[in-house]
Amino acid sequence: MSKYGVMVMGPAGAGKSTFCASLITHLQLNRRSAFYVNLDPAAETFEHTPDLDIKDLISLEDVMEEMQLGPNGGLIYCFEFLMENLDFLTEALDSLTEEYLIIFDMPGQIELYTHIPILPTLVRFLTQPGALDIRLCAAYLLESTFVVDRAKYFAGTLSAMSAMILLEVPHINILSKMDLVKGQVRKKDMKRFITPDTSLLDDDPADIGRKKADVDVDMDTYGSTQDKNALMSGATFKRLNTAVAGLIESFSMVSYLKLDCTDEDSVQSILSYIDDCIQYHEAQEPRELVEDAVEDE
Ligand SMILES: Nc1nc2c(ncn2[C@@H]2O[C@H](COP(=O)(O)OP(=O)(O)OP(=O)(O)O)[C@@H](O)[C@H]2O)c(=O)[nH]1
Ligand SMILES: [Mg+2]
Repeated sequence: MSKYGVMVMGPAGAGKSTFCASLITHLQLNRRSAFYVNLDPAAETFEHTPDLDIKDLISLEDVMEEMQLGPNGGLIYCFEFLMENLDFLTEALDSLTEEYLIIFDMPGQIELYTHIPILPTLVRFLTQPGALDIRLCAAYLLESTFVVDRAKYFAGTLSAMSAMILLEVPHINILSKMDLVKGQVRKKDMKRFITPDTSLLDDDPADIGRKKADVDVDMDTYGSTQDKNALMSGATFKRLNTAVAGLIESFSMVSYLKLDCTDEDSVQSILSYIDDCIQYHEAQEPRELVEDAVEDE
C-alpha cells in the first residue's frame, strides 16, 4: 500500500510552516486526512499541532548546549541523529493508509538543500519501495519579494534547482507570499519570473545606479559600506549573475507556481499540482456518498 507525502522546503522565512498550516486547514475542509510531521527542531509555535515532531526525538537547544554548537551546526547534528534513529519515522508513518497526505515541514537552513547529503538519504529512505514506500513530492518555496532584487531572485532560483537535482523526486517550485507583490510587479514582468528569463538582468532597474557608479571596485578601498555596495553592483557581480542565470536557463528545469496562503483558491491550486505529482487520485477508492447528500436527493 502506497503512502502519499509532500516535503515542504525552502530558505528561512519563505513561508513553509504557514503553507503547511494552510494546506492542512484546506485538506480538513475538504474531508481529507493530513499527517503533519515537523522536522524543524527549532520550530516552537504551530497553527496545527504536529502529529509527529522531531523535538520529541532530539532538541536543538540541548544539542547546542551539550555539544557546544551554533544553531546551524546544531541542526545538522539533529538530522544526523535522526538518520541514526529512523525507527522514529517508521513507527509513526508505517501504519498510515493511502488516504493520508503526509506533510513534512522542513527547516530553513539552506545548506540542507545544497551540499549536505542528508536530505537525499532521508528522501531515499522515505520513498524506498517495500519499506515506507511514500510517493513523495518536493515543494520548494521561494519568497516572491525576491523578485524585487533580480540578483537575489536568480540566486534563490539556483538554490531551488540545486534541491531538484539533489533529491530526484517529483518537484514543484513555488513563489510564496504573492499578496506582498500584488500590484508592484507588472503582469508581463511577473511571467518572466514565473519561468526564469535571463534577459531580466539586461533591463534590471538596479543597473541605473550601477552605471552611475561605473564600478569595478579597487579592492584596497573595499571596506566601507559604500564600497561594499559598489562591489555588489559592480561589473564582476553582473558577470556572476549573468553566468548564474545562463546556468539556470541551460538546464531549463525551474518554473514557479504562485502561492498566496491567504487565498483558499491558491492553496487548492497548489494542492492539485501536488496531487498530480504523486498521482494521489488514482489510488483512491470511489467515496461513498455522505448520508445527508443521499437524503437531499
Ligand atoms: N503576507 C504573507 N505573509 C506570509 C505568507 N506566508 C507566510 N508569511 C509570513 O512570513 C513569515 C515567515 O513564515 P513561516 O511560515 O514561519 O516561514 P518558514 O519558511 O516556516 O520559516 P522557517 O521555518 O523559520 O524557515 C511569517 O511572519 C508569516 O506570517 C503569505 O502568503 N503572505
Ligand atoms: Mg517553519
